[in-house]
Amino acid sequence: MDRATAVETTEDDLRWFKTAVFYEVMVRSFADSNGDGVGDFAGLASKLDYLQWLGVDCLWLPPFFPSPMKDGGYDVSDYRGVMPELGTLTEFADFVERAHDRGIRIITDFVMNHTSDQHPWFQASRNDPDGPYGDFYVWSQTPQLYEDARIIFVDTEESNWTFDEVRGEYFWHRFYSSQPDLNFENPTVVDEVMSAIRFWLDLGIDGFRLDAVPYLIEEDGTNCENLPGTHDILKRVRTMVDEHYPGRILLCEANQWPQDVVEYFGDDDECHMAFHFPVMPRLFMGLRQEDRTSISEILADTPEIPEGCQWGTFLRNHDELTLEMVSDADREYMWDEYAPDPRMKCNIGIRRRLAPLMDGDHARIRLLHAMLLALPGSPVLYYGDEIGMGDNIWLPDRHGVRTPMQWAPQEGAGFSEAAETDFFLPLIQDPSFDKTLVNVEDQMMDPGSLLHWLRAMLVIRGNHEVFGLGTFTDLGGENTAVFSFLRSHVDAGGVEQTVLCVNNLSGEPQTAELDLGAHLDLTGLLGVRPENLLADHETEPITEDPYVVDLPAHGFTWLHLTPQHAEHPVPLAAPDNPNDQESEHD
Ligand SMILES: OC[C@H]1O[C@H](O[C@H]2O[C@H](CO)[C@@H](O)[C@H](O)[C@H]2O)[C@H](O)[C@@H](O)[C@@H]1O
Ligand SMILES: [Ca+2]
Repeated sequence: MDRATAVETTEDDLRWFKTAVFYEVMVRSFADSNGDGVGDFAGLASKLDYLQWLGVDCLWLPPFFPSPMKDGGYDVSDYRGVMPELGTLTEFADFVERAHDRGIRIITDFVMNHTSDQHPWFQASRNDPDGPYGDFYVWSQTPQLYEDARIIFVDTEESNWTFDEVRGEYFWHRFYSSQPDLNFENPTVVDEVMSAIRFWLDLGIDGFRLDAVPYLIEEDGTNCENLPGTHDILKRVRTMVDEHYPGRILLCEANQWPQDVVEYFGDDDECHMAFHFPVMPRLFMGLRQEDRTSISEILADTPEIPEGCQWGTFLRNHDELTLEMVSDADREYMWDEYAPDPRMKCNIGIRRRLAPLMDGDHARIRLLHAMLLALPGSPVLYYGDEIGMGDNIWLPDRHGVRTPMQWAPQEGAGFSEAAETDFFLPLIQDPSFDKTLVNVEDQMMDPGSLLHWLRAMLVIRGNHEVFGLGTFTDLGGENTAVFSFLRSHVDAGGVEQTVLCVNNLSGEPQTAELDLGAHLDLTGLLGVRPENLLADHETEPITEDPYVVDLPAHGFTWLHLTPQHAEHPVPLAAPDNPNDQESEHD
């Protein structure tokens, strides 16, 4: 197997991920090349031009490994293969090569915590307790162990222990009972996992999203999350990556509170990135409450992270909109507001896509994206959200947010030549979001579309490294319907670049009076008219008085405060002007 050529990573560029925009794409959901109704690597490769045009820097691929698919592929039965219906290893390597040719990096999921019960390791473990794999999983003669560990998949699981008739013992699983947890106390397990990680890095990928890492190690009397032994294992993985694969990254999926997640960065010797889970539901909450308080509070509670590390931020992904990191009262609020139909609930979350959550209102979808793109962290977009795709709450588990990408209005939606009835999941049928109304082809031709707007926003963000590298200062203010903040960064020329971001969470026009002087040295800024990055509108000059910004309902603006900054080749002129917030879909 040829390894793909890596995207050139210079010494200076080892921290590429800090200014990158990520895009999560499920291979089976994106494009089908051979007419069997299932998306595949050749199909995904054929859409790389589109992804390059959109302006994303790195794709995150959820599991595509051999799997009985009891959990969307997060039940891996072979760590070194490609699921046959998605392609071959050669096609995978070819895809990575073609992505790299376009400057697009690739990270894949690595499911560390558990395997499928169909994995040969588990089969050997249950059949031969004294054999070489006997100790690969967490076995017990009693389920009265680790009783303080919560159950995560509450809709289906009653216990984290399941009795195995073959071995006559219980095995431990934090997720479905078909996903036994690996025993990371066993050094051979750690070696095997490291070896599988190296297998993919040797094929040329740019890193991993490490799935469900808080649960690697168990200890009685604890909640079995975030234990020191878990961090030790991740540090070993990082040491290996730094030594042999510099420039490749580890993105940690730890659905935890910020003070616990920052431990996964270590001293920049553990994961390079970690998802910021708690801020996500608060963006939705703040929007519904028309009040920034919950967003401001969680960001204030977020510790600093090492200079070389970065948050991963997101609005939606392939899972339910998780509500694990909110209070009971806030969870009830979110369910009341965003899951009026009981079928919308899933485990401790809401299985809906972004556009339906926003009732198809593109103004609110744009506002959420504007905040996502301006807040600290590297944004991780979810396939289909760039066109406002819908969901299907009638499908089981979280399948309703994983339906085929809608490329075109015709039969098959441009996803596949197969009969629609043969698709791996049905296309969205909801008339408000079906392929005739929501598709890439039509939005490509409409300069005012959500797709063009998001693309233009990515260009603007990409031209201002302050969004990836800058400090964050919440401006507060009396009007809590307005969420305003500064991002500041001293550029390579020693000039401090500052962008003021102002967001109106309310459905009514709002005026913000911002006390810039309380947070910024105004010397040198007085009399400066900030550059509006999102529109050609002239702005008011900065004075010693509060800076006044008027915003329409759900409006937002990014104002570059720094005088005499370099010219930016940004497509501000209509029709790509992203501040043109007219919705073609409300
Ligand atoms: O592999 C098992 C699961 O791992 C990830 O789960 C994460 O999402 C869960 C919600 O679906 C969340 O509650 C949990 O804390 C996370 O670890 C993965 O993203 C899931 O798809 C997968 O089922
Ligand atoms: Ca196919």
